[in-house]
Amino acid sequence: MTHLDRILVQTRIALSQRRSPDRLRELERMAADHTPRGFAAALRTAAKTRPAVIAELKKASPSKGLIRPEFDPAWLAQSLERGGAACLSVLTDEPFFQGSLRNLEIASQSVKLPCLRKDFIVDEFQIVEARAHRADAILLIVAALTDAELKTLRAAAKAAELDVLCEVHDREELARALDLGCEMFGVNSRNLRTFEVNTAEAEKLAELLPADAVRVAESGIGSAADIQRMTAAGYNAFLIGESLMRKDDPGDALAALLKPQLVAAE
Ligand SMILES: O=P(O)(O)OC[C@@H](O)[C@@H](O)c1c[nH]c2ccccc12
Repeated sequence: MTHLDRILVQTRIALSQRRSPDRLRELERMAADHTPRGFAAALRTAAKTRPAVIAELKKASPSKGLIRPEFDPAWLAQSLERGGAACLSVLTDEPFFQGSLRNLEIASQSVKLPCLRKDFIVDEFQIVEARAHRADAILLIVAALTDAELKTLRAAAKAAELDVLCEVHDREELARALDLGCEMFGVNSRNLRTFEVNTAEAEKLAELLPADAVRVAESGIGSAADIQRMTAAGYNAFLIGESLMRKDDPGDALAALLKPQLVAAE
């Protein structure tokens, strides 16, 4: 069994324990109170003047363990907004990443930035949950889903007015994602089956992404040089978690990361 398989088994068990017709009705009421802010649009706007960064609120991960013990989602979200993030990503998986839907809701209500629900989405119920807890976009991981599931979940996200970040790791997954006709592609340098990070492979994949799509480089980004390298490869957005979360003030760290690029753009 791969790491991803283990995570998906847990995801389905937890889902079966919390879903019910009553809960769904309650979530639908909550979802109606949130008007999604354009996630893809915010990235496109930011990318015109600077590297568009999706800053990730990540307390822990299965590969690294505890990353940020003192975790205050409102404070983190505001810090990252001040530091120049274009969007936020909030981990909501509990067993492996110590995230929560509550964290998503708090972060989203603390800032103007559009927020992504970062989780292993396998069911439409989780899309209703996402909007109910004030997400503006969801992640769909191609490695975790069949073509039929991808199609159904993408349609459900569209119906809920949430943008979709479609995540791939290799050529085969990208071919499947292209068939889906997504607006935003994320290439994860981390293989979710083994947790190994290979940014060289992600650099090569960039040229296969549609020119008019939002092209997000994911994982293992920690320096201005990393952003420059991925920009040269063809990415126009960057998903950054751990390297920011390990800093006392992640927003200051992000501002420092963006500074050389802003000067270069002048
Ligand atoms: O912390 P990093 O190396 O900056 O990576 C962030 C993000 O790419 C990573 O958290 C991630 C990418 N895809 C995922 C899918 C599920 C959980 C987590 C992820």
